[in-house]
Amino acid sequence: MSNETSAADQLPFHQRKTEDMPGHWLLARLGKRVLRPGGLELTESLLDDAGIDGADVLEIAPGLGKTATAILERSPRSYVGVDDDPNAVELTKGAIGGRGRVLPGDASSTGLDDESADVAIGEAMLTMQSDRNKAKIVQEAFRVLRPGGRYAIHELAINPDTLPDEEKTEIRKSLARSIKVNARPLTEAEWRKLLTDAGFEVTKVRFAKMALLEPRRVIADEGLGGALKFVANVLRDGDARKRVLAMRSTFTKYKSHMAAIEVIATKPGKSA
Ligand SMILES: C[S@@+](CC[C@H](N)C(=O)[O-])C[C@H]1O[C@@H](n2cnc3c(N)ncnc32)[C@H](O)[C@@H]1O
Repeated sequence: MSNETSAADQLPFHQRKTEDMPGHWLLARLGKRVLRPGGLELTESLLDDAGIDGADVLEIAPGLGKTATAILERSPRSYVGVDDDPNAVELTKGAIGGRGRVLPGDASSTGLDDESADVAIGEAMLTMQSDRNKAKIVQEAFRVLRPGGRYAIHELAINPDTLPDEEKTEIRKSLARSIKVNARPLTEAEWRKLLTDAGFEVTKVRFAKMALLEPRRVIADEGLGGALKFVANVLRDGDARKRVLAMRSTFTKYKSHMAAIEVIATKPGKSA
């Protein structure tokens, strides 16, 4: 128990009250470690498609450092993570154990050199930004990548592209209310436009079910033991249970209009 308490104390936003805590950090406190809409499976295809072997890799917003370890298993030439939360920086440093660098910084101005990376990876972070910040972060990824470099994102999509604006707004507002983060998922066409406006060519798009809190996905992502621990923690804590059920019911209500999306966007030009 004391180990669990001290691990929870290292999480971002750990001092916030349960009712106000950003949904992903609340889930992390309860033991859910995979915090992306398409789960580990979409992360695996994202990393396969990005081409990590021998590459200089930038991970934008590594969070708990889970993807960082998966990246390192694929033999990159180098790894650097940039997260604006000091706790996330320390957690990722702990996860990678000296096999790369983790820097505090904003994704829209990383301080890294122009054309210093072959791959930039960002999961479950652009969705939570305003339109203006999304554009700035994508431009920063473009600047840092070498020609031929790949920007690989795993985010939340709304579908179909033709969904009326009022319905998109309703979904965004409902999500923001339940996860307590200003979530602004985009349609596939809007994700593509965001990337091509910055100069990228979209070279691959894949979808997966948005099933973050569905039992089968929780077991696939956390393992049976981790899933049971998560459920026990949810059952033990009434305030947290209320929040998790509210998030789950929002995801269920809009499930026919939400999906996890992977996009690989390539910076034009020949790789050296
Ligand atoms: C939901 S977590 C996702 C973490 C990780 N990518 C994953 O999929 O497990 C979002 C992460 O984005 C980071 N973040 C949000 N906005 C950021 C920004 N503008 N610059 C750098 N990091 C940011 C947060 O600190 C957090 O670690």
